[in-house]
Amino acid sequence: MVLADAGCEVTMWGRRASLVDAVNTTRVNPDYLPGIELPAAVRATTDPAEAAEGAAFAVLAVPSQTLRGNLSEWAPLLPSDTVLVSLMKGVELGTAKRMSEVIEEVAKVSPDRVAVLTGPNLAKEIADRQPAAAVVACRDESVAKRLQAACHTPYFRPYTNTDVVGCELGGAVKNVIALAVGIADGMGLGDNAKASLITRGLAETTRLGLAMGADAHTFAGLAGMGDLVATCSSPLSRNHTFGTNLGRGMTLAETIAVTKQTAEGVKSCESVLDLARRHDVDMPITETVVEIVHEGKPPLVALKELMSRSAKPERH
Ligand SMILES: NC(=O)c1ccc[n+]([C@@H]2O[C@H](COP(=O)([O-])OP(=O)(O)OC[C@H]3O[C@@H](n4cnc5c(N)ncnc54)[C@H](O)[C@@H]3O)[C@@H](O)[C@H]2O)c1
Ligand SMILES: O=P(O)(O)OC[C@H](O)CO
Repeated sequence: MVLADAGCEVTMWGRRASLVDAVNTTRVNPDYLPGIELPAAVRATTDPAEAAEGAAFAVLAVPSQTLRGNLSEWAPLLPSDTVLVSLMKGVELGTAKRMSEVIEEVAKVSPDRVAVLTGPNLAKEIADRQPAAAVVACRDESVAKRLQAACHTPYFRPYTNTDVVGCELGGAVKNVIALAVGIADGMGLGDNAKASLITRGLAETTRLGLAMGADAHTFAGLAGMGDLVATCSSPLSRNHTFGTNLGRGMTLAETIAVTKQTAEGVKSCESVLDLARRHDVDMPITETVVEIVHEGKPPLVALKELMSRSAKPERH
């Protein structure tokens, strides 16, 4: 919708013929965005070759853990100069690879042809054309500028950045911190606890980013602080909502059963922790989220452990 509003012709691929037909005939995606009329320049298809034909940009927005499988089918269909754009905010389980790394590997393209779009961009608000800013990151700044122009609308303001690592980490780790903040909300903890989790969450994200060669400034920007604040404070966030349900006492299976869309942090908390260990970085909130979500640690026990960690200066 954003690309079409900015003047692009958009062909959207979907798996289900019934949903693709609904988009083409009613201009509405009834399952994901009921009540939102899509621009006429958006067409849908179940044929990936049709979606790929002549594409200047291929915007990838599947769950992070399915990207490798999906892209291995799509990559051979793309023109040789297509820029691949990741909207995904996760880290691959097992390999601990960022989405742009998976794209480079599977599509066999240079990092200069891979871009990342991230920032405080809750889909429902954007679909309502409420104002939002974002970041388009690419190692090649001229590519970032082309993508910036392709998605700049009166309600969507993209900035450029060449720090792809920092932008991707900001997007992936904020989902893990939003789970923690959601758990705190579900437990009935107060605003001081939430602000502390957000701030210390940003500290551990920045620590990981610096160890991986990111620029510290990125974490103070839209891809870091911006997305963290939006996701940790919005009831529209799937990650925050997932955490709230856990904090209220639902089991993991019950929480998964009531979650209709992708909450990336649930799987990516494990791959982010994997990354932290590979880079020898301490990420206590991420570790705690893994323990609560995947190892059944009661949130109250986890809270006591976090609060009684050894005392230290703030800047460590
Ligand atoms: N929704 C948001 O507000 C938002 C904002 C910014 C970034 N993102 C990121 O975008 C990515 C996708 O999230 P989403 O919100 O679109 O999730 P979603 O759950 O709403 O939609 C995921 C889509 O992928 C499809 N899908 C699921 N499994 C698939 C598979 N195996 N093969 C092909 N397609 C499959 C689903 O049918 C659905 O259409 C995530 O990484 C998320 O972090 C989401
Ligand atoms: O709904 P969430 O938790 O996946 O968050 C959506 C976006 O990433 C917010 O920027």
